[in-house]
Amino acid sequence: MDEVMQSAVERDSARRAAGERGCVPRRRDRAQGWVVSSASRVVAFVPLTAPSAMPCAAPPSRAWRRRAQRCARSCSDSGSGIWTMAACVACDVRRPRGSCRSGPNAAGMRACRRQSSGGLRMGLSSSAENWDMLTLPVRNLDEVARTKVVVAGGGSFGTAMANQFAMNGYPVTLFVRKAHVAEEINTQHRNMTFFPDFELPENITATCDPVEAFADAKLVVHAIPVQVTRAFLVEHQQHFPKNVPILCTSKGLEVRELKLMCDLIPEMVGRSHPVAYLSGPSFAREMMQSLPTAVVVASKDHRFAQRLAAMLSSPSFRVFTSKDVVGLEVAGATKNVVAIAAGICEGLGLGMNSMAALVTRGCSEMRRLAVEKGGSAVTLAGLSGVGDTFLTCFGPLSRNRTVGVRLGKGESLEEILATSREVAEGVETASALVRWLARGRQNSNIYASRACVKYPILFGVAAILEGRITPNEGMQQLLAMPPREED
Ligand SMILES: NC(=O)C1=CN([C@@H]2O[C@H](COP(=O)(O)OP(=O)(O)OC[C@H]3O[C@@H](n4cnc5c(N)ncnc54)[C@H](O)[C@@H]3O)[C@@H](O)[C@H]2O)C=CC1
Ligand SMILES: O=C(CO)COP(=O)(O)O
Repeated sequence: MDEVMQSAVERDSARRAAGERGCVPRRRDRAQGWVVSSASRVVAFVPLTAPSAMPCAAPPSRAWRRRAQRCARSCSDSGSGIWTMAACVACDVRRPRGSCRSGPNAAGMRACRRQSSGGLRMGLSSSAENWDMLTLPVRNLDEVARTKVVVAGGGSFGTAMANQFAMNGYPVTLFVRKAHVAEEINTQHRNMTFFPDFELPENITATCDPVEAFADAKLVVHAIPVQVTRAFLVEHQQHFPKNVPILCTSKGLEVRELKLMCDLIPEMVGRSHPVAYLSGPSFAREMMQSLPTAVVVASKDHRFAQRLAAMLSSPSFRVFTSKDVVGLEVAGATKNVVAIAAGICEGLGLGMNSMAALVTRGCSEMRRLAVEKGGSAVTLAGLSGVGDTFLTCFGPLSRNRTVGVRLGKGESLEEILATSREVAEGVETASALVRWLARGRQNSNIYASRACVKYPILFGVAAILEGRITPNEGMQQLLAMPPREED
C-alpha cells in the first residue's frame, strides 16, 4: 500500500511525466480506474473517482488491486453504482486498513444510502444533498457506455473535451469538417493537426457525416468558434435529436447580432433543448496532459449543470456549477480582449507593474460589464472570471495573449491572423463588445460614447485592432486618463 500512497509531489510528477510522454488513460481497469500507459509499460493507475479524491501515481500493487476489486464487487452486489465503487476504491487507497464496511466513513455511507438509494460519498468533503442527481449518469458502466456524447468541432478544445468524456467511459463521436482528420482519429487515434503527440482513447470516433454524428446523441458538446456558430447551427441543427441537451464551450460575442452564446444557441435550436455553458481556466493542451484543471458549468437548470459536472469530473478535472449563465458568458467573452491587452503590454516591454495594473483594471471592466448585463460580481471573482483572465493574460499557451504580444512587437493584425492556425476569439469579440456597449450610437461615434470612458481597456483594444491607434498610443491614452476613485 505504501507504494501506492506516494507523496503529493511524487504523484504530481508521475502524472506530469505521463502527460509529457503523450500517455493517456487507455482502458478501464477491473478495479474501476484507468491504466495510464505508454506503448511499452504502465505509467500510472488513476482510480475512477469523485472529484476531490486523489489519484495514485504508481501502478497498483497486486494486494491493492485485489482489495479494490473485492471492494468494488461488494458495492456492485449491493447495487450502489459505479461512483460508490470509485469512492470505495479511493477510500481504500487512502485508508489501508479500511474497507467498505468497517472504514471510518461507514456512518456517512449509511447516511448517503438513506439519502439517495445507493449514492455514496465515502471520504469526500462536500455534502451529499445532491448526490442522487450526481450519480445518475454514471450509475453503472452499461449506462455510461450507452450515453453517446457528440462533440461538434475537432479543434483543440473539442478534442480535449472529447478526451475528457471518453476517459470517463462515454462513447464519443467527434463531428469534424475534414475527412482526413476523421480518418486519422479513427485509424491512428490521434488528432494530427492539434495534438499529434497524444493518443486518444479508443472510444473516440470521428465523422464528417452529420447524420451519422448526431444520431442517438444523448449530449451535444458545442466547440465551434463563436463567429461561425450561427451558420453551423443553421446547417446542422436539423440533425440534432429532439430536445438533446447541449453543452457550449465557446467564448465570445457574436459580431453579426451582438449576441452571447447563451442568447444565440437557444434562439437557434429552440427553447426545448436544455443548454449549459462551460468556462474557466482550461487550456486544452493541459487538459490533454491530465494536469489538474477546474472549470464551471453554468445553466439555469441547476440539476442539468450538476449532471454534467458528474459526467465530466475526474481526478484531474474539477467541475463547479453555477446558475449565473450571463456572468459566466460575459466573463468568457471579455477575458479574451483583456488578454490581448496584456499581450500588447508584454510585447511593448512595459514591465510587470503595468501588466498587473492593466489586468486588474481589465477585471474591473469585466465585472462592471457583467453586472450591467445582469450577471453576478461573485461569478466574476471566480474561475470563469478572474481565474480564466489570469490564465489567459499570463499563460504562454493563450492564443489571445499571443495576438497581443505580436501586435505589441509591431506585427500587423493581418500578418498575425494569416499565420495563426487556431481561433483567437478576442479579436472579433473586441469590436462586437464596443458596439454592444455603445448601443444606439452610429459606428463613427462609438469612440465618443460615455462607455468609452467607463471601459477604456476594452475600447482601447478594439481601437488598436481596428487600426485607429497604435499599441503605443493605446497605452499612452490609458496612462493619460484623469485620476478617479478606484472601483
Ligand atoms: N483551446 C482552448 O484552450 C480553449 C478554447 N475554448 C473555446 O472553444 C472554442 C473552440 O476553440 P478551439 O477548439 O480552441 O478552436 P480551434 O481553432 O482549435 O478549432 C476550431 C474548430 O472549429 C472548426 N470550425 C471552424 N469553422 C467551422 C464551421 N463553419 N463549421 C464547422 N466547424 C468549424 C475548425 O475546423 C476547428 O476544428 C472557442 O470559442 C474557444 O474560445 C475554451 C476553452 C479553452
Ligand atoms: O479560454 C482559454 C482557456 O481557458 C483559451 O484561451 P485562448 O483562446 O486565448 O488560448
